[in-house]
Order: sequence, then structure tokens, then C-alpha cells
Amino acid sequence: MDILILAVIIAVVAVALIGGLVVSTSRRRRAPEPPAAPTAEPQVGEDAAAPATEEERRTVEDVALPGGPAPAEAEAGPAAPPAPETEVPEPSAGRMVRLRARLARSQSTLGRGLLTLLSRERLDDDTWEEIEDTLLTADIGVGPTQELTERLRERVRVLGTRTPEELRTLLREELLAQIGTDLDREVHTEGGISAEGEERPSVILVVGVNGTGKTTTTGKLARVLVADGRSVVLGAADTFRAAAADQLQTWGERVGARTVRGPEGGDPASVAFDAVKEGIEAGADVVLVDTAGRLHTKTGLMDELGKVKRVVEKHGPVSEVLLVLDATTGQNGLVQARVFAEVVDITGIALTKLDGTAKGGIVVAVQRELGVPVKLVGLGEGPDDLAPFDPEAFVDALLG
Ligand SMILES: Nc1nc2c(ncn2[C@@H]2O[C@H](COP(=O)(O)OP(=O)(O)OP(=O)(O)O)[C@@H](O)[C@H]2O)c(=O)[nH]1
Repeated sequence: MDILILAVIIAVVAVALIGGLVVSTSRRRRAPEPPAAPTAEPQVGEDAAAPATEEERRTVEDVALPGGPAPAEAEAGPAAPPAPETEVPEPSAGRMVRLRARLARSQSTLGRGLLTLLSRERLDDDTWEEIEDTLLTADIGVGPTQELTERLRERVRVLGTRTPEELRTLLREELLAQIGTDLDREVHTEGGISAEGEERPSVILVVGVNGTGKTTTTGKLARVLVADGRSVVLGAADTFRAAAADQLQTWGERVGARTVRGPEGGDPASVAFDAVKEGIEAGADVVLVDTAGRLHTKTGLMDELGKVKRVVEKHGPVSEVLLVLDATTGQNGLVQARVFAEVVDITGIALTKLDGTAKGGIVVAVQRELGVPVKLVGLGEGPDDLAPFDPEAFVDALLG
């Protein structure tokens, strides 16, 4: 009997032990999988990570505003990357007037200098020579200086006695005549129809030597176009400096324009081609292509820019080739202009850094040199310091 009781106890203990093992094994099997490690690649669209659950979402009250107190929750967890803010740039019309004070400050030596000289009691040969020197110092160029002085001399002689208002009017008219009031200064942004019958955006190539403000001007122009209601795609075809593409992309992000870029040191023409392709697919109004401007050899530049233009033209004609020139570089700028004009058909000039020089006469000189109008002027480093060039506002700023 005792043996029987002992056998039953052993059997019960054995059953209990086996049962416990099975439960613990199955519990181990059901244990939750460790969370998958995040993938290194950023994901978009359908591949993107699932949206945050209701509990994780933050309401607008939880989001810290600039200058406001930080939400308590944000301190606890890692900060999410801030979404890029899209800005609404100010309209481009009338910018030149707003920037007149700045322009007048740097250019006043030309306008005021000329008016002072013309107001002298006696306008002898020495005074006319001084007038010529003032014009030459402002980089107007030899030909335009002689023309302007001769015309002024003649008109002052006919006028006889001169009031300051009369002198101002006269000088204004002559400066305007040199700059030209009837040139087509519009940046052309009308697209066309591609070979496949699709609507095609306008394509603008921005060329110029590095350091002239080419990338900045491309970014500012994107803002001007967005402000005027156009959609823009940017092409970072300056592949020789990764920072240039980053810089352009930042400009684009600020106004919601996508930037097409390639690998550093990649083929600029292929980036330009892809940018136009993207512009067509996205139904954009304008594609702005920032090109590289290494002037090491003319042949190198010709090969590179020529190829960019040819490749882009596979999509259709280019609307504008804008040459960016730094107004502070004087004669050097003219040499650059000449080389670029031999390489590619320039259709307009963007003159940068006009705020930092008293040499505004370069407007006249470069137009003469290339037979192409100044269409845009850079008047500062601010994002909206690019203005459509308005000769009258410019001359008024010169004369103070
Ligand atoms: N004051 C002033 N500065 C300007 C103007 N336009 C551009 N700049 C400055 O000029 C410098 C050069 O501009 P970038 O746009 O980088 O020149 P880049 O020609 O693209 O040269 P890379 O970037 O080397 O290709 C920057 O510091 C700009 O802020 C302007 O109209 N006025």
C-alpha cells in the first residue's frame, strides 16, 4: 500500500514538473519580438514608417513657438527634426524703389559728384575733364564717357544759365539715354511644347564665374518667380562644390521649390537634363539651372557650358541664359563677360553687389560690351535683395 501511495505521489510530481516546463516554453515562444532596428535610409510615401498613434500625437498647444516656453513633453523625448518652413517672398515689383536708399548710399559719388561739377560758375576744359574722370571712375567706359560728356557740353551751352533742377533733368536724361529705356528687360519665363506634345517649362541657365553671386542669384530669382506666382524647379548643375548644391537646396526649400542635384563631381549636363525632366513631369513653370563657372581655360568652359546647353535643349529651347557679374570687379567683370559671350549666347545680365560699389557705371559698360540688357540687379545679401532692373529708379538713386 505504502509503495502504491509513493508511486502516486511520484507520478503527480512528475506531471506537475512536465506541465510547468511546457507552459514556460510556450510562454518563451510567445514573447514579443524585439523592435526592428530603424533602417539607415530615409523613407517616403508608402515605405515610410507608420504615423504616430493618437497617444503620441501632439496638439498645437504642445508645440513650442519661437520664443515661447518649451513643452514639458519635448524635454523628455528626442526632438523631431523641424519641418522646413515655406516662406512667402515679397513681390518683386517696386523692390528697386524700396532699395533706393541703399543704392543711393553707395552710388552717390557718381551722381552727386557730377551735379556738383556741373553747377560750377564756369565750365572750363578742366571741369569737363573732371566730369570725364568721374564717369570713368564709375566704370561707364571710355566710349560712353566721351559721348555723354559731349552731349552734356552741347546741351549746357545751349541752355545758357542753369538752375540745379535743369541740370538734374539734363543729367538724368543723358544717363538714361546711355542705359537705354526701351530694351527688353523682362526675364522670359514662357514655356513651350515638348517634342512629345507635353507642356514644357521655361528653362533659364544661370552662368558666371564662381564667387560672383551666381548661386545666391539663382536662389533669389527662384524667390522672385515664386513671389510672382510661378512654380519652380532648381537644377544644381554646379557639381564641383557640394556646398553650392546644399546652398541652392536651402534656397529652394525656403520657397517650396525642389532641387535636382547629382553626385559631387558628377556630370553637370546630366543634372541639368534631369532638372528639366523633373520640371516637365512636375508641370513646373520654370526650371532654373545653376551652372559651374570655372574659368580655368576657355576650352574647358566652352565644353562644359556648351554641353549643358546642348543636353538641356534635347527637351526644347532654353528661354534665357543669364550671366551673373559682380559689379565690384570693374574691368575684370568685362573680361569675364566677353569670354562667356563667346561660349554661350547670353540673353540677359544679372549684376550683383551693386550695393557695395560706387561703380554703377558698369551697367552701361557691360550692356555696350555684350549688346545685352541688364535684367536683374543684386542690392544686398538679403533673400529679397534682387530687383528687376529699372533704369529710371536706378538713375534717380544715382542722382539722390
Ligand atoms: N552685398 C551683396 N552680396 C552679394 C550679392 N549677391 C551675392 N552676394 C554675396 O556674394 C557671395 C558669393 O555668392 P555665391 O552665390 O556663393 O557665389 P557663386 O558665384 O555661386 O560662387 P560659388 O558658390 O563658389 O559657386 C555670398 O556671400 C553672397 O551673399 C549682392 O547683390 N550684394
